[in-house]
Amino acid sequence: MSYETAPRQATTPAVRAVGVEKSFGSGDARVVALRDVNLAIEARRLTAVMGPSGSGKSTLLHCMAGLDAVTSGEIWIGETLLTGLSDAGLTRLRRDQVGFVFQQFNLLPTLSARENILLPLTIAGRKPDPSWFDEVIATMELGDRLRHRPAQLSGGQQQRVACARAILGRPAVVFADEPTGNLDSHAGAEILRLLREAVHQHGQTVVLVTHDPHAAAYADRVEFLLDGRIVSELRDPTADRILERLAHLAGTTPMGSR
Ligand SMILES: Nc1ncnc2c1ncn2[C@@H]1O[C@H](COP(=O)(O)OP(=O)(O)OP(=O)(O)O)[C@@H](O)[C@H]1O
Repeated sequence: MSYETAPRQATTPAVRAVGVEKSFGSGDARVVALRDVNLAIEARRLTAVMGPSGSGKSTLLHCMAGLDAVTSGEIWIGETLLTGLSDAGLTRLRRDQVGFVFQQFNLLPTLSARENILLPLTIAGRKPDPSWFDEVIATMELGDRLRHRPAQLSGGQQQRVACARAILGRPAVVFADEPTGNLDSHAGAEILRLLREAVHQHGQTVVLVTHDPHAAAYADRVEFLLDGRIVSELRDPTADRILERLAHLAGTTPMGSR
């Protein structure tokens, strides 16, 4: 393998951002979305990323997942430097090691729910573990929707299909951008439980963007972004402590759930 490798540590973080800057556009239209972000995502942990709208959460997730290139700095997934990879190497790494739940789901409209869920494995030429497939489908309550196309599903069902697709292949790292945003609290809690199970029973690493302190309270650690910078973190959070920290960061206005 031609991947550049980092020195092996006792526990290599699952993902690392080192001095990451990301800007969009140029001249007067230039927007700096991430500024000198240094972050180590612990392996086999659930990490939540919070912050106000526009603070850079989705951009950070996209950069850490190799879906978007950083302007400067480095992203490592395990011991692989993303910025050192060819396009083909990056595609392979994303296919084999990364699952992503997009804010807008990104389901293929012509495929059934089942085909969408299986797509990453189909592309990789792999078969799903049948018992894990059954568990994921049952937890997502999608058993009677597998033949439907995305347009025939509710927003919440589409979101559950997107989550099932991201975790079915048991990638090392799952990035989830607001995976409970369109769900009622029962369905949201089911997804969070499944993500936590992926971490604690299957040794996966999950990075979750959310506006909801109750969702973030499922995490082992919460990172707070403000204006493109990591400004704070909480370990073993509770919803109350998260709300307090958000209120503190926002001055007097809590930026709780929307
Ligand atoms: N493709 C793009 N082109 C130009 N600017 C962009 C692009 N993507 C993001 N931005 C800008 O970068 C900043 C961070 O955006 P980002 O979507 O990462 O924020 P966010 O914290 O995820 O917001 P939200 O909670 O509303 O989803 C914003 O100012 C946004 O307008």
